[in-house]
Amino acid sequence: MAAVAAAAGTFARRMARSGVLFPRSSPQVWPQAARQPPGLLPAQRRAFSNNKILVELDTSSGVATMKFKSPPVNSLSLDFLTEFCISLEKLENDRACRGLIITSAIPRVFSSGLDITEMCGKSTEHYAEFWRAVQEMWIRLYGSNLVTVAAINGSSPAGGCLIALSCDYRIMVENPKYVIGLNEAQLGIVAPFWFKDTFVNAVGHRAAERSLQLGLLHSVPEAHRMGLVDEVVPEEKLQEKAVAVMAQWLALPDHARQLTKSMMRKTFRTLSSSHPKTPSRSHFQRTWRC
Ligand SMILES: CCCCC/C=C\C/C=C\C=C\CC(=O)SCCNC(=O)CCNC(=O)[C@H](O)C(C)(C)COP(=O)(O)OP(=O)(O)OC[C@H]1O[C@@H](n2cnc3c(N)ncnc32)[C@H](O)[C@@H]1OP(=O)(O)O
Repeated sequence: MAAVAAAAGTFARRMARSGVLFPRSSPQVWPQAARQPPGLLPAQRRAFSNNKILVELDTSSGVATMKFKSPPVNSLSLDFLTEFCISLEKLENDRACRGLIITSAIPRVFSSGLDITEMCGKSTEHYAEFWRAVQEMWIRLYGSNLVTVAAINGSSPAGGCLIALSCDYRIMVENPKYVIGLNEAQLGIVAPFWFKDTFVNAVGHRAAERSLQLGLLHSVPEAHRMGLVDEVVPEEKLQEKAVAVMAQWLALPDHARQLTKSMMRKTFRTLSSSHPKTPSRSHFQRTWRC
């Protein structure tokens, strides 16, 4: 328990060093239209970047694009998760931003999921901090007030699938090599209940039961049929489609859409108010034999 508390403090300090407010306990309501401060020339594009993620915000449309750029496979390391939360928080605090498209700058992979090297041979405190960061990523993205669209341009197993599932809409590139799903059972581990719930919310109970027990990674057409992704497009159409979907969602009044989203996703507050126990060190070691 002490380790969990210490990890919470460490993660909060990482976020605080970034200048981001932490944590935010209740959803914010943003203005309906992107606004520029009066008297300033509108800067159409703003960008910020770190060594894991690139973010570009088009202030005229209010749409930001977040590109994962952490070779080789955009695995979700502690550093990646921290940068993700910082970037998302910056966008949420930017009154010009209303929507976020998440995609990958790495060919053929959206995200390979949690970084396996973070779960081997580390201290209890590290596991606690890492797990806290995984939860924080999900809480912030699933509970975000922004319209979130996943533009999935590569394989997306496990934690990568969770990121996509946490968005409001998923568009995946049609490619016979790409797969998506929660394959934890194949790895000999159990997807936490909040992974499972997010999956069930997208595909329904029966499809989730089969897919999760077998740890299936689905082809793109299969993922589309079962509702795991909402739309499938050729690679060259992905961005255009993501922008079009975003425009459709942003056409609604923000407050009504945000409150509806918050109502639909209210279970996330259960986790946010009571972070569940971090998996024990022996659990990690047993699972990965390290
Ligand atoms: C967790 C401990 C027990 C506690 C239990 C409690 C609760 C549940 C907890 C956990 C929930 C976990 C969710 C997860 O996300 S676990 C991670 C699952 N991810 C995967 O299974 C994906 C594995 N990777 C792949 O399938 C392929 O790599 C991929 C399709 C993404 C890309 O294929 P490609 O052919 O392009 O590339 P590769 O040659 O396979 O890989 C290149 C390079 O990258 C390394 N790598 C791949 N995935 C990961 C990863 N997730 N973490 C770290 N590193 C990864 C791979 O080893 C290669 O490295 P190298 O050999 O070139 O050095």
